[in-house]
Amino acid sequence: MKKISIIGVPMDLGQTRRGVDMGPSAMRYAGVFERLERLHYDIEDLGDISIGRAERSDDEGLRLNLRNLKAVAEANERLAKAVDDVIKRGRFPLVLGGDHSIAIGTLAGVAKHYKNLGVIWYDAHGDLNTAETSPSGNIHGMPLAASLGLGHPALTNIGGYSPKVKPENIVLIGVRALDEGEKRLIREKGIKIYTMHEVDRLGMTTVMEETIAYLKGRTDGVHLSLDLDGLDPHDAPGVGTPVIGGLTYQESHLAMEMLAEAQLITSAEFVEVNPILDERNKTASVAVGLMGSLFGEKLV
Ligand SMILES: NC(=[NH2+])NCCC[C@H](N)C(=O)O
Ligand SMILES: [Mn+2]
Ligand SMILES: [Mn+2]
Repeated sequence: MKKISIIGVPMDLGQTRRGVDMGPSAMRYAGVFERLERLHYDIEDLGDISIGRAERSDDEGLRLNLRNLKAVAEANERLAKAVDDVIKRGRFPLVLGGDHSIAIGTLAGVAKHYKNLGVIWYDAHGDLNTAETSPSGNIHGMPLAASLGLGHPALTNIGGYSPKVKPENIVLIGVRALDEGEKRLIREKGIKIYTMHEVDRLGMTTVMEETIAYLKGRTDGVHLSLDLDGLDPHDAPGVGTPVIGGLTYQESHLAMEMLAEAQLITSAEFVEVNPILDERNKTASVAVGLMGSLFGEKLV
């Protein structure tokens, strides 16, 4: 039986919209623990990682185009340790965000346990910026690049090693907003990507069949990093960087169900839920529903 450990990461320093630090609370309130308990998992909630404060004057971060670099890096070190611990105890880490900068710490904790970790990046964005290419200086737009070993050492060396993941072990799904530097990187590294164009043409069934077949052959574990803004803002309005034309609620449940069937996923995180921007906790509830499907919930 799978043993699941929930880790909350109330991080909002990787971007500028307040409120995403309440994401873990919102998902707990939406019943994540009870939902998975009903599926007969051995489940524990480890509470939240402590997040420092933004420095009063973040001169260094602003100079580097890496907002709140120090506080983001420190929190990610703590998260990496917590995730590492959970895996050492033979349990499945389920990380609740927080903005997407926390994927740096999650992956740092996960990747050392695998020779060839696969990553499914379910997101409207590529999150493949570095300080050099970022239009915003927001670290939540950089975690996948950092995990590839690209960017500032304070981010790439979390957990004391780099890189965490190889470009050929990554699959991006749902992408519809990329900055120029990110496009270049995807081409250069040959990263596998299903933009909304491919999802619309092929359908989610084929996208997931191909993704699963691709990763099964080449990886020994797969991390799911699910940014709620991968979904259309109609279905997930409570996110800081919404992009229209996204994945539907139905497509997303299908994707999770197919992953459950394939028994591919060995760690997961759900990020960017912002209750202040949400409508009656809708986005947190959608996130928890997706977790239900990922962990094998069935209608009959
Ligand atoms: N995890 C996210 N929601 N990332 C959004 C990133 C947006 C933009 N590409 C940036 O670098 O600022
Ligand atoms: Mn995103
Ligand atoms: Mn993201």
